[in-house]
Amino acid sequence: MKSSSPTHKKLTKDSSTEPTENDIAHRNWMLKYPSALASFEKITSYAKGKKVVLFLDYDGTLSPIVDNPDQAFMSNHMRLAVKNVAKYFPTAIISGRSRDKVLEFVGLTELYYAGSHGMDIMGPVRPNTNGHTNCIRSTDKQGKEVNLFQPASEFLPMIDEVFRSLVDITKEIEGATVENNKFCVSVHYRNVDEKSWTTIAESVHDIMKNYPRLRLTHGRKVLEVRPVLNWDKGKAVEFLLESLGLSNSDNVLPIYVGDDRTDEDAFKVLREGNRGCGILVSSAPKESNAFYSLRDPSEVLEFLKSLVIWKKASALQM
Ligand SMILES: O=P(O)(O)OC[C@H]1O[C@H](O[C@H]2O[C@H](CO)[C@@H](O)[C@H](O)[C@H]2O)[C@H](O)[C@@H](O)[C@@H]1O
Repeated sequence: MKSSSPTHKKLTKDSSTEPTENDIAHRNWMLKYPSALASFEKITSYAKGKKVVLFLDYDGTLSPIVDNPDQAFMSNHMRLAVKNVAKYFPTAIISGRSRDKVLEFVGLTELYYAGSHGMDIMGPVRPNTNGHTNCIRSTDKQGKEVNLFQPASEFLPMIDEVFRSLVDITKEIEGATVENNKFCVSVHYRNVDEKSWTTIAESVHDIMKNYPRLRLTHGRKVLEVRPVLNWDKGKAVEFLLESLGLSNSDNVLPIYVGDDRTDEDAFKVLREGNRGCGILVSSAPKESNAFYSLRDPSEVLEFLKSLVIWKKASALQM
């Protein structure tokens, strides 16, 4: 549980000018996952003549990590950058949050949204469902026709039940909060005294014993309960590309920006077959399936702005 949001510690420091072990580790890590800003020309040279599709995670990517999950607001600058980028590239938000919650935070109706780690997708109308059950025609809040795909819909009563049990079992643990993300549940321990982390983990594991059809994953100071289902953020990326009519094409470059373990499923899909480019948001070295890195949401903002500038400039050259 401790490693879920590593802090920077100076391991050794001989003098103020000499690099620490951390500095060296970070430098080596950056060689493996170069900055997407420093490598921007390389990325755009690869994107030339291709249709770029953007996939963005929310927490830790568009909004900074904060203690209170209900207050993880994105800045107006970020909102504007996402709005602008969506004018030029199909853009989707893929979050562990419930779809409604992330739409409320982002507030842009021109995007596609996948909530509950991709288990609740509102995307463009697809010509056919390609064998996907649980895919229905619906309308969004603006009355626009959309496709709604909820592969875990049968788990809804079970998720509601486990949510209530988790609220109950954690209510005595100071700082613990439980968030209902519709098709998954988050048990937050960021504000729990470290001495009680074992208690919270044991309590959650006890509940989980009653639910063999649910599994537990681990995010940034959060335990996440989700259905045992072969569906994740990577599958959601494939689903959305297919819905947009942009899968299996050499002329498409999907870019996925995310910070968390669940984003690795999407990085992996893009890495396999060299289909696109994953960008990990992290200031601390960690192994990833992404190709590039950005330190924090402020660098994500710069990257999004740069994409718009590049697109406008390349349109002028045509
Ligand atoms: O897929 P994401 O959009 O990155 O969502 C993953 C989880 O993000 C949220 O929790 C994280 O951010 C909180 C606010 O900064 C922070 O307090 C918490 O410690 C982090 O784990 C969200 O609350 C979860 O429900 C999402 O699953």
